[in-house]
Order: sequence, then structure tokens, then C-alpha cells
Amino acid sequence: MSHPIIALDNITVTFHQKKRTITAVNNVSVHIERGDVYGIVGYSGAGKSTLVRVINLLQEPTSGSVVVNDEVFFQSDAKTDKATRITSKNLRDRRRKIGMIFQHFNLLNERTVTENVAFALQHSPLSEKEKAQKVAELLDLVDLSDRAQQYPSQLSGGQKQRVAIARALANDPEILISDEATSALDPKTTNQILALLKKLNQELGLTIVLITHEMQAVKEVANKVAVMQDGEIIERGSLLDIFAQPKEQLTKEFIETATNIDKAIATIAGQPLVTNLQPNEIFVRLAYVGDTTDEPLIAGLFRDFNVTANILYGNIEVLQDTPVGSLLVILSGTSEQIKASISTLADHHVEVEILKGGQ
Ligand SMILES: Nc1ncnc2c1ncn2[C@@H]1O[C@H](COP(=O)(O)OP(=O)(O)OP(=O)(O)O)[C@@H](O)[C@H]1O
Repeated sequence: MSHPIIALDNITVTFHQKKRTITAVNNVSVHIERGDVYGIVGYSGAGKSTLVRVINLLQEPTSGSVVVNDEVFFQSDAKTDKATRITSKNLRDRRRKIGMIFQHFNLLNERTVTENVAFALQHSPLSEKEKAQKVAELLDLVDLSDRAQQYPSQLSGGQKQRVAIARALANDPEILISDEATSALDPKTTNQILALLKKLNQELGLTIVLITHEMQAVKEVANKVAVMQDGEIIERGSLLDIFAQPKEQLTKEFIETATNIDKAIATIAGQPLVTNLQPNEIFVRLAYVGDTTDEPLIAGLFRDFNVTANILYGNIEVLQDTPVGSLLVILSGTSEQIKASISTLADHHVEVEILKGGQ
């Protein structure tokens, strides 16, 4: 059995503001395996930042346990209402092995790119010469060697984030926490940063916790996803499972933003073929993962059930080397024929959502 590098169990975080108590995180447990890129998605205020800040105790939980690399950072005891904590000296030391990057980069504007990265090495036992070499290697890794002597104000957003990544990696962390790191960037730059994170995950074996309100970002790099709402994880699973078979309404909404299927449905639902849907027709969405894509299922519907399928829209994404498809289709046939077709599709793990007709 695999072993989590980060184990958060029964984490609750409450804040007290005047007379109000805010439960930012409500009894959340999450285990992250070494080498995971774990995406945590949710709207603003869902509790994502609070939850990940618990990992390195930037935010101490009100209750629960935090174990990183088999070391107990924090453990509350429900009976005594007391908590055991890692010593502050050890915590300072361990935090260096947990890099963080943020939406607004948090660079020192008065210092050059090199100095910003070197700043993270101020407590390092390395000699000055070794530090300089380390900084040069890091800048090379993030492809910024030619900007070493520039100041943050001279860099684009994507370049600033790459400086922040180099700084976050200075102490050879095993974990990188990315808190909305691409939210301030345009789509192209976002993809470059996500590609860099993926490279770091693959080449350095870095475990990445990626929090974001953009499912698109998760789709590019994560292998696991958790969806947060009102301080709780409402759904979680592998990227493929979440994309192929989202269960919660909120998860579906997030996925739609990443695939544009909602826009396609809206456009196609307005076309005459759909507005004038005949009594023997239904307008459906077919969703499938993996090998099903290759099967001539649609042709089979005609052959086996005499049901014709008119494909109005098709979209195939490749997630972690696996095709994930969505088709918007009008099926025509008698209600029995259509029923039999839907059941065959379901047997082949094609999810059928009826969008119009079939009453
Ligand atoms: N230090 C604090 N004091 C009081 N309330 C807080 C504090 N930090 C967070 N909260 C509240 O906790 C809830 C969760 O906030 P959190 O920042 O974790 O959400 P989020 O999902 O990361 O959203 P965002 O992306 O907007 O930061 C919010 O209602 C927020 O107002």
C-alpha cells in the first residue's frame, strides 16, 4: 500500500470574528501520496488556502492531526482538548522542505532575480560559492538564466512566477504548495507555468498540492482532485474519475468550465434540429473514458437496435494519456429501441445524459 507524504486527518479550522464563528475547514481528511499532483478546486471562500496552510502550520488547526513525512506536526486530543506540536525549531527547519508559491509572487522588488532566489538560502549551510552555483542551477531549471541581474519590475508575470518557483525550490523541498499560482496569468503563460510544474513533478519527483478555482489548471497537471465547498471536501478521486463521472453538481460545473461543453450544449440546443426535436428523437450527451472511444458504438446502435445517431458536436480531451470524450447526439427510434440503446451504452461505460425529449 502506498504511503502518504502528507496526512491531514479530521482537520477543523475555526476563526472567531467579534461574535461570529467562521468554520473555514470542517473536519477534512486528505492524504497525499509522494509524487502526486493533487488539485484542490473550489470557489473563493471554500477553505482551500486555510486547508493547505495547515500542512506547514502557517495555519494551526483548531483540531485534527497533521503528519508530514511520517512526522507529527500537530495532533489534537479530543478528550483533553490539548494538542501536541512539533517544536518551533524543528518546524522552521521542516518548512524549508515545503516550498510555496502564490498568486502575487511575493518577490522582493528591490532585489535582483538572483538575490530573490538567494534569499531563500540565507539559512543554508552552503558556502557562498555553492549558494551562487545553486542559484544559477535553479535559474537554469526555470529557464531564466538570462534575467539573473534584472529586477522583478522588469519581468512579465510568468517570469516573476518562475523566479518564485526557483526560490521555492532553493532548499530542495519534497513538497510544493501552489496557492492560485496561475490565477493572475493569461492562458498562454498559465500553460507555461503548469508545464514547468509538471516537469518538476516528473523530473524531481516533487509532490505538488495545487489549489485553484480553475479546473482547467487542474486538468493540465493533476493526477488527483478534491473539490471543496463550504469548508468540506465534497468529492475526490483520480483526475480521470472526476472528469468522467462527476457526481456532485459543483464538480460538474467546474468540469464544464474546463471543457466548454456547457457552451456547446447552449449553442446546439438553439439549433433547429434540437428546437424542432421530433417525438421519436432524444437529444443526449454521451460521455466516455478511454478505450470506449475506439469502439464503433454509434454504428452498433443502428446495427443492433435500428437507432440512428446524428452527432452534432464532439470533443475529445486527453487526460493523463487517456481520451475522455463528450458527444452531443440526437438519437432517433422507437422508445423501446432508444431505451435498449441507452442500456447498451451504459454497459459500455458510456454515460448518457438526456438533455431533451424522451418523456
Ligand atoms: N485569518 C482569518 N480570519 C477570519 N476568517 C478567515 C481567516 N482566513 C480565512 N477566513 C475565512 O475562512 C473562509 C475560507 O477562506 P479561504 O481563504 O481558506 O478560502 P479559499 O477557498 O482559499 O478562498 P480564496 O481563494 O478566496 O482565498 C472564508 O470565509 C474566509 O473569510
